Amino acid sequence: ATFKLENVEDLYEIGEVLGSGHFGQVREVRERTTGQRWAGKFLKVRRGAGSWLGVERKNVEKEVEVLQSLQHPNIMALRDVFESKAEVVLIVELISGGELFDFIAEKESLSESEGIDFLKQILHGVSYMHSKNIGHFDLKPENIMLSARGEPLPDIKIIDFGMAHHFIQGEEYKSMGGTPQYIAPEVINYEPLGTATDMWSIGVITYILLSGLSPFQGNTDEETLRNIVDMIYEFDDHHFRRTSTMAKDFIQQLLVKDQIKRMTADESLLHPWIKPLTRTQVANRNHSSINMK
Ligand SMILES: Nc1cc2c(nn1)-c1ccccc1CC2
Repeated sequence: ATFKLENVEDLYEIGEVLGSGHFGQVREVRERTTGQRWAGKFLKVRRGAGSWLGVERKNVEKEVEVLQSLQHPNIMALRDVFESKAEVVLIVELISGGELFDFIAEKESLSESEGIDFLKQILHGVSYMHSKNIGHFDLKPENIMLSARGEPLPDIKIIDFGMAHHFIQGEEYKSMGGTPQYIAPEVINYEPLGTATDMWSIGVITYILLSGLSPFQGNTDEETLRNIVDMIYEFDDHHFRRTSTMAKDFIQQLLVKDQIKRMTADESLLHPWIKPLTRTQVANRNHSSINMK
């Protein structure tokens, strides 16, 4: 795919840095004609075989292709792509609420109802992505951002589709990418991946949302990976003393070694911890408790 060859600065005024990482830098940008604010993701593209700096151009093309096929309120929208000799710039929607990770860190952990509200939005975005046979493969709190700060219930946006993959019918996909704490056993065992691989990561994210702890993290990456393949984790009494049984059941149905037995995104939206009760169910629930007295 060729991207726009104009100089991005002719169309956008470049502003402050919003985030940076392995991928490059993200800066706020302002569209000169409309004054609209966006984010510009400035990716250094590798020049020639030898260089390690920057990203592979084919990975950028893949991220662009995936983003162009996704339109959902909980997924970062792509607006435009520019390229120069050594750089590709993705113009994406401005997401200014920071990482969910930082939001939890400030609160240490969330209440179950806050956790459920964030999780439902993540699951709606992931269910939509999976319905298009696209896996994210790098879901972690750093890649879940809040649309804006200070709102009582900010929208969440899933970002960074640099590891994402669109499954073609029947084709096997393997990858060793991802971040140790969040990757599923099949990634470590180099087995074929599927959309269920994302659901494992959501199990880990839920565990962290509710406790502030990371279920499999060891002192080294090797230890972490061993804990994952050996399924070594527990619900620490102190941090989970106020967590409901349903919440723990939700996590347990995602941290399942066999991908086929793992809850799908759609199934997780129907799990009793997530699915709201109808008014009659609430009434019956209260009614039955009166009977018990
Ligand atoms: N890997 C990342 C990281 C980030 C972003 N995208 N990809 C981003 C996207 C829109 C607005 C702000 C950001 C900053 C963090």
